[in-house]
Amino acid sequence: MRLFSIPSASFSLCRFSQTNPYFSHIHHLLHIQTPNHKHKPKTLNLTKTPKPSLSSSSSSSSSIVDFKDDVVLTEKQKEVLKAVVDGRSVFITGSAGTGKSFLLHHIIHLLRLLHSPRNVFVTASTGVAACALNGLTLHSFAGVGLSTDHSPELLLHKVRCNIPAFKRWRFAKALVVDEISMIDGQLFDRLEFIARSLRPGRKVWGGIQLVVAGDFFQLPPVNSPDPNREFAFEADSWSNSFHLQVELTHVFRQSDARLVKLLQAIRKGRSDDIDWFRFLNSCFVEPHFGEREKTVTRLYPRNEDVRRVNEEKLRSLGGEVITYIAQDEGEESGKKQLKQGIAPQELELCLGARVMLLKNLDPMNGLVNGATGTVTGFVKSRRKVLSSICAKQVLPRVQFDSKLEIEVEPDSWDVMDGDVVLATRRQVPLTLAWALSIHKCQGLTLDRLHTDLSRAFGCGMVYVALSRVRSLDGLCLSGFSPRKIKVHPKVLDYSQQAFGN
Ligand SMILES: Nc1ncnc2c1ncn2[C@@H]1O[C@H](COP(=O)(O)OP(=O)(O)OP(=O)(O)O)[C@@H](O)[C@H]1O
Repeated sequence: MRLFSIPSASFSLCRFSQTNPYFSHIHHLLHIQTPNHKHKPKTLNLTKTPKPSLSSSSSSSSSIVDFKDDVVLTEKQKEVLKAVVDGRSVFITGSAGTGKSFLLHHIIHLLRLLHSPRNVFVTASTGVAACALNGLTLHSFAGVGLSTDHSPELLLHKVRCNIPAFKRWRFAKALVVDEISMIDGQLFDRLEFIARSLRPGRKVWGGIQLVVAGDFFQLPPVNSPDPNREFAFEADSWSNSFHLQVELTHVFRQSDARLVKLLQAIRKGRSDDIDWFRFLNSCFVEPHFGEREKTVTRLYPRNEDVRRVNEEKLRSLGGEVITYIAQDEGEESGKKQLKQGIAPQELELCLGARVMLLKNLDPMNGLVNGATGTVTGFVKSRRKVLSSICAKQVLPRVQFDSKLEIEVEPDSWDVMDGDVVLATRRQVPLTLAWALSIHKCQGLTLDRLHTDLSRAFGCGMVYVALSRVRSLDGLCLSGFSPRKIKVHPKVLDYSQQAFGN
């Protein structure tokens, strides 16, 4: 294992006007007595809980932060904020619904004041999670492309050739990463190596302040290339990357103590602790329950079920179906990879269809990968690229849930090998969204959901699906069996060692 000495970012709170409402609120919240001078540590008094405290806007996809009187941060949430103000790198973990993402919204706002918005990069392991923070996927930020199983030196070369990514690494003063459970340890080490190599001083992560959040009991990385570094916590650089690792323990999403207890047992795979069928009795429904109900979001372990339900819903609308066929060009190996990507080979839409955006079109306005909306019409367009994608030559008009309405134009996805484009797909960046895969719903809070777990597989899946819901009243369950609950032994060991539980 390499040894690092981790510096903390040095900045001064003096730079920020204390008349800035957010800053003065943080200041008040943490009882910051003196600003942070380089050689004079500031005094933070966390003994009292001042009111009013902080709350995020109700929209999880919004980065806007407002203030409410009735939200109080837990001591652990404050401990994290204090560390961030001090320029420390932190890892925030905890069960689903303990406020990791909530806290990240505030941290991002704070970091942008402490540094400058252009020096703060917000990322997540998946597009949906990145969307919730108005950020990029970690892969896009890093500029490493999809095949990350190259040598560290080759990946570094790739980033050097990718000017925008190179600049991001050079400009970054703070890097936020959400849903770390899906980033493998090898990638974590390689990104640390890239940061250290591209920035002066050879410091850990090049001296970038890291704020990482996630719960390793949720979804694991897909296809970790190195069996000894399956999880990010197994990375050689993991423990030296953080000054502080905090586990949030107060669950906010669910208030019913029975449900919290049930979810904790599922999270840790303690199937003996619970009389499942007594606890969940009121939730069991037959698999087709709710298919005709619009308010129930349906979650599936497998993509083929997601596709089937979306297709049935589309047909049931009865409107004229417009088809968009993806145009692929380039080398066969690259085209093969494109077929496994997120942009559909064939996209069928009609008036009223529920859709999800697959590209970051306008992050400042919430038009990010994962944003959902409804098709409100189709508009003729003379765009040349459209003629090969859509025989009717029309663009879908979508009203997003944020109420913003736009015509969605075709976009492109490249497969890069070093700085060479192997293949490109052109398609309208939308997919149907009546049903979602459990992978895509990680991070969401839902009032009502129906999940059919008969085909659940892998670690963390049952926990992620069930922990989205606020109360047992909102949970409809099919195909459940305690045998579906799977927890990785390495995650149990890590949790025991790092947090003693
Ligand atoms: N200090 C707090 N006071 C009141 N509500 C809070 C607080 N912290 C978080 N919440 C609320 O708790 C709910 C769950 O929070 P959040 O989605 O951030 O959890 P999470 O830990 O990121 O969950 P997951 O692991 O499932 O993504 C949200 O509705 C959030 O607004």
